[in-house]
Amino acid sequence: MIYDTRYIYIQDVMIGMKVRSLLSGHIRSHLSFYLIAVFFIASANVIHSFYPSLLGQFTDELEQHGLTKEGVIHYSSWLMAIGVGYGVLFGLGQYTNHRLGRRFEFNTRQKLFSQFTKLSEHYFARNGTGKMLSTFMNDVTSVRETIANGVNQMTNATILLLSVMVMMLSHIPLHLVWACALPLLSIPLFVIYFGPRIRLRSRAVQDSLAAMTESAEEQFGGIKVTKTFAVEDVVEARFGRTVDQIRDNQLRLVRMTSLFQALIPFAGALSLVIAITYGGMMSIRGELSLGNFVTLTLYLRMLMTPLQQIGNVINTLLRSRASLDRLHRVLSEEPDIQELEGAIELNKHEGSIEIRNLTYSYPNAARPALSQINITVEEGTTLGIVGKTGSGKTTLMKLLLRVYDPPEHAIYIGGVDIRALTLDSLRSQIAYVPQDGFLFSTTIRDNIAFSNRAVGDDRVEDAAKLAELYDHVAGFSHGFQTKLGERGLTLSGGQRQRTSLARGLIKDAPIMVMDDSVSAVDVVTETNILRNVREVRQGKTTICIAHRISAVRHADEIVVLDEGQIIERGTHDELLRKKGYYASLYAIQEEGIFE
Ligand SMILES: Nc1ncnc2c1ncn2[C@@H]1O[C@H](COP(=O)(O)OP(=O)(O)OP(=O)(O)O)[C@@H](O)[C@H]1O
Repeated sequence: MIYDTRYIYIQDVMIGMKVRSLLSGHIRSHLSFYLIAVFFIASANVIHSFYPSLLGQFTDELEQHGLTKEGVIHYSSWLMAIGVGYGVLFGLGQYTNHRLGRRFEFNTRQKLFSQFTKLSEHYFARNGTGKMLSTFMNDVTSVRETIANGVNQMTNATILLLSVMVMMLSHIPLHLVWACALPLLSIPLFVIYFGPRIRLRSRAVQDSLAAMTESAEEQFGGIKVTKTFAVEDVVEARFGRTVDQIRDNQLRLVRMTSLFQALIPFAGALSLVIAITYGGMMSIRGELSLGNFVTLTLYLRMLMTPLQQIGNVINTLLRSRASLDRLHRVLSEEPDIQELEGAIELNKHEGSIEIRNLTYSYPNAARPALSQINITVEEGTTLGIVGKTGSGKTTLMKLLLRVYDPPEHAIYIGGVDIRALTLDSLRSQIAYVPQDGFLFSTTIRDNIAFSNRAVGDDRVEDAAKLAELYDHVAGFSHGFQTKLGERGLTLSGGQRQRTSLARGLIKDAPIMVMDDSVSAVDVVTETNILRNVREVRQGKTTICIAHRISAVRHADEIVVLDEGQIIERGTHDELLRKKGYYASLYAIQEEGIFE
């Protein structure tokens, strides 16, 4: 991806405020703890800054009175006290900061997860799972580390710098302090020059990391296909290219940050040279005591650490800014599907559906996926939908569920436009059973009782019986407690479909949609399932989408879709009499006649 500084600048302006709000929101809500952490670290550094001055005094005393037992005990006790005080206070401050960083990580991941659940299918279609995982893992961790280390090191550095300056000025002539500090003033110039460049390179690294996560996720997901087609080398080479990209980008970043980090200690070293030359001469001339000369060099040495830390902090801040931008971009994404203000709750027992002149196109699609659809489903009846692949059957159901938003005044449930309903009440009214329902890595019981884990085992078993799954599950050694997923049992395609169907049936919703949901079972099992469904769904609305006529023939009305339009409609017998597409499908499937 190519970035230029203008692009970065415009983006910064647009999102800078909200980025700050993510961080400042966190800091504000934990302000007292941050102040405590800063207090501990600051106190630790103030104590630490006494150490060179103590050694300076010790040098002067040595020079004047020689080594005495009392002097040794006195100074070593003070040095010990400084060491212990610094260690305890700094440790406490560091611990508090890291705890706060973890809290940020925890809260931000929760916010992200909740945001992901609100975003629509369009968003997930645009952004791969790998990219989202990378934001969820890498970006949050990167910002957390910056906050924790940033506060630690920044407080450390600032307080140490200030106290060292104050201590220096109380012992050493002002002009000498100025001369020594002069090279350090170049540091802000380095920051201004290197800052934007490091950010550009860091962004490229983060993007290539996201691309690698995405690629790895896809390769792991498709590993079975890769193996059956024996194309491991092709996949390896493809993955290798994403890793090479990361290496190149990381090397470019490392070159820039190394140069930046090397220049800061260089400025520090230069100031030490001035101290030794200029301060040394003053000491020889007797204008500076030996003790103060030692104090000056020790203080300048001490300054190197905070200066380096400032460089590090600025570096990590610049790097994690790219992650913060990305986090913010996800968190500020507006969900496509929004509830209207004052959206109403759907009455729990509304099963009638009316679709009026519905036309729908996917974004950037050349032609509408559905055109001029008019369907009325009376409460308690069954609608069958058949049609070639890609004719718009699933799209119609996704619009009914508002997975994608239909136009206004196009779909009504119980006489109310679904655009005016709360999403929760609409979706809890409908049990949607897709062709390939996702099963979670948990027990079969919890997969079936997905919409309400509190239901009793008898209801789970009843749903499994209706879906013709019970006998299979009873045969597993742990029955309904059998775990599925990566570390559990793998169900066959047909068993998976029936588990998903049982999940839909247990919901006992006023409307149930079976979207090709018995396509992977044998004909005898299909017949049994459809009979069970007909019995249990009596008086409730059911929509059955299928490629097989056997799945829809009992419906009260069947519509035939082709290229997004209804080309035929009627009961099974009426459609057979029309001798159109449906009749020819029937002839092929039931009688094996190809015309
Ligand atoms: N998310 C999407 N973005 C863009 N186009 C889509 C999207 N989903 C489906 N389509 C297109 O919309 C049309 C209808 O697709 P849909 O999935 O509704 O067909 P279908 O009748 O359910 O097919 P099948 O029987 O194979 O499941 C197809 O041309 C498809 O390519």
